[in-house]
Amino acid sequence: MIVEHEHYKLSIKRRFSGKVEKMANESLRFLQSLMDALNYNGPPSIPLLFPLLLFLCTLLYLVSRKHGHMKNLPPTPGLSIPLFGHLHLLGSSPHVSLHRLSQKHGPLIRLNLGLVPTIVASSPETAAKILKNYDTHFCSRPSLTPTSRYSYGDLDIAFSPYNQHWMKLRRFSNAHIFSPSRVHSLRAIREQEVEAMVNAISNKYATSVNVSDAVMCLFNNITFREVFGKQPERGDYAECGMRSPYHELISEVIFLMGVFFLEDLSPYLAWVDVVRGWRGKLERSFQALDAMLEQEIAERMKKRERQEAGTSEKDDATCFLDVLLQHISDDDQNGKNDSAGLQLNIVEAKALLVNMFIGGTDTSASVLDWAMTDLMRNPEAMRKAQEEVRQVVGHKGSVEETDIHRLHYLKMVIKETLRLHPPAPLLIQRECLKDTTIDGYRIPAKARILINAWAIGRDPNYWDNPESFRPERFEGSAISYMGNHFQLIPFGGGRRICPGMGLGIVGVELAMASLLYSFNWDLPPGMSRGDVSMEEGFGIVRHRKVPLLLVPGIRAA
Ligand code: HEM
Repeated sequence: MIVEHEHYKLSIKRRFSGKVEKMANESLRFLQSLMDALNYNGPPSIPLLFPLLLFLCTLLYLVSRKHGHMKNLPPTPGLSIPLFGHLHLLGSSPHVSLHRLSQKHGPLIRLNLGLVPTIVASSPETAAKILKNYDTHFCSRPSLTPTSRYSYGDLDIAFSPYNQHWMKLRRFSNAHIFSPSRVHSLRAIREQEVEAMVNAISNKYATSVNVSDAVMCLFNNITFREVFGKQPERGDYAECGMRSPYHELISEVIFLMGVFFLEDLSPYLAWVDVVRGWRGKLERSFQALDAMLEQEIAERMKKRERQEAGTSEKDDATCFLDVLLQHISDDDQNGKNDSAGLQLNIVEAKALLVNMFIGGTDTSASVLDWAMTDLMRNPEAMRKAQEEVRQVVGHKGSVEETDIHRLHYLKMVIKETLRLHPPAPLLIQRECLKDTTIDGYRIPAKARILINAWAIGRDPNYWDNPESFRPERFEGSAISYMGNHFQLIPFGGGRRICPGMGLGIVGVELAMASLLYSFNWDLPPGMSRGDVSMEEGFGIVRHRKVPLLLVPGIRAA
C-alpha cells in the first residue's frame, strides 16, 4: 500500500503544485494513519479507491471555490482534507480542540467533518443567536447512525428532526413525564436509593470507595425504578455495583451513541464502520435493548391487569412506563388520547423509554462525580458545603428532599460544576433548517451546528478567573442554567432545551447533600489533592477518565 501511495504522490506532483500538493500529501498521511489505526486488512482493491475519490473531491472543492459557493461563510481553520475534512483537528477531546480553534479564528467557525459542513459557536453571543434569535432555524437534529437506530428511526424526542412528531412527543412528555408533580411523585424512589448507597458506603468505612462507580450505580437504579416501577437486579453500591446485565447494556448503548460512525461524515466511508465491527455491535446492542424493553412492557401490562382485577397491590407511585401504557394503542389510528388529544404507539413509547435511560443516568452521575472531584481539590469549598448541609439537616440522620431548598451553597457548587464540566460539552448536535446570517456570516441550510457549552463556560468576558472552581461567584447573582443566560448553558436552550432538567437536578442535589452529610471524605493514603486527576474520558457524556477513589470517614454525630 505504501508503494501505491508513493506512486500516487508522484503523479499528483506532476499535475498540481503548491497548496493543492500540500493538501494531497496531508490527505495521504491521514489516510495512511487511518488505515494503520484501523488495522485494515480487507480486499486490496478498496484502498485503491481512495486516490480516485481524493482526486474527485479535490476537483469538487476547487470548482465550488471558483463558483463562489463558499462566500461569506464563517472562517475555516487549517487544511480541509478531501473526504475527511477537518476531522484530524478534533483530537480526543473535540470541545477542547474547538475551543482552541475559536480562540484563534473567532466565535463562529466552519469545519468540514468528513463531507459535512459544520458550524461551531463558542461564545454566549453566538449561542444566544442560535438558541434564541433564530431558534426556529436551528432546532432540528441531523439523523445519525447510532442515535437513529436506538431511537427506532428518530422517533424519540432527543434525536427526532424538528417536525409535528417531535412537537407531539415533547408536549406529551412535558405534560406527563417531566411535570413538577410527576418529578415530586418519584421522591420516595430517590430517597430510598440514596439511602441504600449511603448504607453500602458506611460498610466500607475507612477503606477506599470507587465514588464514580457508586454514583453511576445510583442513577442507573433510580432511573430503572422511575421508568419500570421495580427494583433492578443489582450488586453492591460500593463494590462496583453496576455490573448487572441491565447496567452493562445501558453503558454499552451510551458508549455506542458517542462513537463517530464514519458513514455519518461521508457516505463513501460506510464500509469502514462495517470492517471495524461497529455496525454489528450497534445492531446486537439495539436488539438486546429492544428485547429488554419488550419484556418489561409485557410484564408491566400483566401487572396492571392484575391490579385492575384487584389481585395485585397498587404501586405507591406511577412509573413512566405506566404513564406511557395509559396512552398506547397497537393501532396507530386508535391510540388512547389524553386530555390534550395526544396518543402514542408502541414504537414511540419504546423510543421515549430509551430517552429516559440515556438522559437520566450518565448526565447526573457525571455532574455528581465532578462535583465531588472539585470539592476534594478545594477543601474550603468542601468545608462550607458540609457545614451548611449538617446545619440544615441537623440530627435527623438523613437528608430529605424538603431540605434541599435551604442548601444555597450546595446549589452554587452544582452550578459551578455545570459551568466547568457540562456533561454534554457540545450539547446535542443541531441541524440548520434554512440559510441564516449571523454576524455577517452565512450559515447554510443543512449545516450541522455544534454549540461549545464547555468553551462558553470559560469565556473570560463573562467569568473572572474562569478556570478556577469558585462557587462563591454565584453569590447574589441571577445567572441560572435554565436557558436564559447564554454564558451558562449545560442544559442547552431554546425549544430543544433539556426537558429532564428538574428531574436530573433534584437527584444530584439529594445525592450530593447525603454524601456530604454522612461522611468526612479523605483521599487514599499517600495522595495529595493536587494528585486528583482532572482528565476526561471519551464519550457523548464526559466522565472522569479514571475513577474517583475516596476514603469515607463517619462524621461525628
Ligand atoms: C444533570 C442532568 C442533565 C443534563 C446536564 C442534561 C443535558 C442535556 C442537553 C445539553 C441536552 C441538549 C439540549 C439542546 O440541544 O439544546 C439535553 C436534551 C435532552 N435531555 Fe437532558 N440532561 C440532563 C438530564 C436529563 C434527564 C434526567 C432526562 C430524562 C429522564 C433528560 C432527557 C433529555 C431529553 C429527552 C432531551 C432531548 C430534548 C429535545 O431534543 O427536544 N435529560 N439534555
